[in-house]
Amino acid sequence: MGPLSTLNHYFWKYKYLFIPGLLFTMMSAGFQIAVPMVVRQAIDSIPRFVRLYNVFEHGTLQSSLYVYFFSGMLIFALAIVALTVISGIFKFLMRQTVVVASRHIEYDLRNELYDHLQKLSPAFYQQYSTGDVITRSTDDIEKVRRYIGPAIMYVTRSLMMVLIAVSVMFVISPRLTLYALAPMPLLAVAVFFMAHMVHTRSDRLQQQYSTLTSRIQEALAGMRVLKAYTREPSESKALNEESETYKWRNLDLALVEAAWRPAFLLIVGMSTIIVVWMGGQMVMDGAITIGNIAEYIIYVNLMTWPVASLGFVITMIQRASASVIRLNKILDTEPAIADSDQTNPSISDLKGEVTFRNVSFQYEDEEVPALDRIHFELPANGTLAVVGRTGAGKTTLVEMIPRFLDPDSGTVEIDGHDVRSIPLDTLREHIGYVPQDVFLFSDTVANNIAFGALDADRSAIEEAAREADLLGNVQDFSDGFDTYVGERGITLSGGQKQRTSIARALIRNPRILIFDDALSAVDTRTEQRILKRLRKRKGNQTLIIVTHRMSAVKDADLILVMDEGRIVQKGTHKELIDQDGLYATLCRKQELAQEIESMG
Ligand SMILES: Nc1ncnc2c1ncn2[C@@H]1O[C@H](COP(=O)(O)OP(=O)(O)OP(=O)(O)O)[C@@H](O)[C@H]1O
Repeated sequence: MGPLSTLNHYFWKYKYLFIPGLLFTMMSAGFQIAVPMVVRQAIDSIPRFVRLYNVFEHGTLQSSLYVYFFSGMLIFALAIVALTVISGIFKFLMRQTVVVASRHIEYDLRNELYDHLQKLSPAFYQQYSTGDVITRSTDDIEKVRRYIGPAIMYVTRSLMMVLIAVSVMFVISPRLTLYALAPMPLLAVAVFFMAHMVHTRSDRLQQQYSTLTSRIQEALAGMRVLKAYTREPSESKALNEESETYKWRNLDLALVEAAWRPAFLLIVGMSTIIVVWMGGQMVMDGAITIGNIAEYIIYVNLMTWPVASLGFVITMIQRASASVIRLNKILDTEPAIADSDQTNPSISDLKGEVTFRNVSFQYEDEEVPALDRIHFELPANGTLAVVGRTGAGKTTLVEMIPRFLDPDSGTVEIDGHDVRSIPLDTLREHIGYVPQDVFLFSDTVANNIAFGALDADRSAIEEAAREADLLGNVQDFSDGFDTYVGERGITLSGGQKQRTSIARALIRNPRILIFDDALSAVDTRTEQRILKRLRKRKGNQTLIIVTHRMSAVKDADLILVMDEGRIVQKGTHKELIDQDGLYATLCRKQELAQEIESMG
């Protein structure tokens, strides 16, 4: 039970559902278990009636006796119906409380997990695959829910039924009870193993289902690459193999499921035979009545499902326990980047001066630092360009500003405050970050742009689109800003996607705007138009541009040239050209490439 005890606070939270729920469970079991007693009374009244009927043979009383007997039987029948209906009503109430509570807890747990996932740093997502996190948010939570709802319900009901039934049976005849219950341990053990077999097979099936769907999803997403490299036949073969495995796992599960019901009925049948066989002899000895035999048979049948369900419940609890351990592993992961004691809540406004003081950083499992003693100062409203070969550390550097990463040593400061002392929400609200990889949601163009500025009206969205040089494109779409993009919508070109992502950052009118190679998919002319508009914002915004295009950096107040995690040159365009170092080489190479291109 260890790990499951971490869920106890939820039981407390929903005690207003659980307490009546348990009460309803007991009431439902109690009323159901009363039915065999009425059946016994009814059956035992038959021989008594027959004897009486024969005593008054040929008498006038005989016909009124018949009516009396008939009404007696009717009362028994009505009592059985009433007990069953009342038990059914309590069963309904039991489900409406316990199962509803489990759904509330499932909802809370999923929200708690999702809130926590949003706080975790990128390093966490490197450790866990998306599929893994999705399985935990769905499958594991469902397993926990089953423990909270059905498992607890079954255990209470089963214990209640077994306790009452066995007590009543013992009062009638301890000997017959022992005989009737003899096959029960066999049933419990058999069901436990069966449940285990069913569950392991279902898990394997589930696993294969995830593999199969991921494979299909990836193939569909990469259909163009697949076709371009004529990989259709080999991909079909690979998919067939996964499908084949899925089919066999399904058949395997079907076999166990098909086998367990007859086995279950066989064991129940054994109990019934024993009761009739031994009970018959005891009736002849006068130890019990025929009604008792009927009563026993019903008890045995009523008890078999609770006993059988215990096997399932035990595996349900084991699985829930494993799921809770997995969920807690995520929930106990402290967000590496979060507000702390160091945070100064009074910082609420930022001007945008950015300073790096000897910042070094090394990714886990990497042998060389991605940033090595980075030091520079950028005044508020200044423009910084970061250039360098691929893998030089440019992205790592800019990711330090919104605190996607924290330095191993040194400090990143904004307006003289260590970024770790600025409340994380305040920090990020003042930054507009356009990442290298564009991500658009399956939503309208307008909603994609207004993603970080929910209160933005249509004119603000249009203005942001205009600044990102996207307005013309959007106006050409059939539904304009209401056009759906991504899945189920139109596919934007690489450049259009990038400009939507830029508009998303611009609409927030942030104090610090960061472009991480965010103009790579647009042509030089569009790039120049966007930069020209951005320059107009000069004096209102600190601009940081990471780029491979030297044409985009000429006007920057400060250019950092990076190589292997270090700043190898620092200055304005003119200063750096004069130094004839890596910057001048990169500029020359690019000019040459452009010349060759224009000649071609
Ligand atoms: N998440 C990560 N885990 C481990 N190593 C990483 C990670 N991200 C980047 N690196 C490594 O850190 C170094 C710097 O990477 P970074 O992405 O900052 O370079 P970059 O200059 O932005 O490159 P590019 O111009 O190609 O985008 C590279 O050697 C890269 O392989």
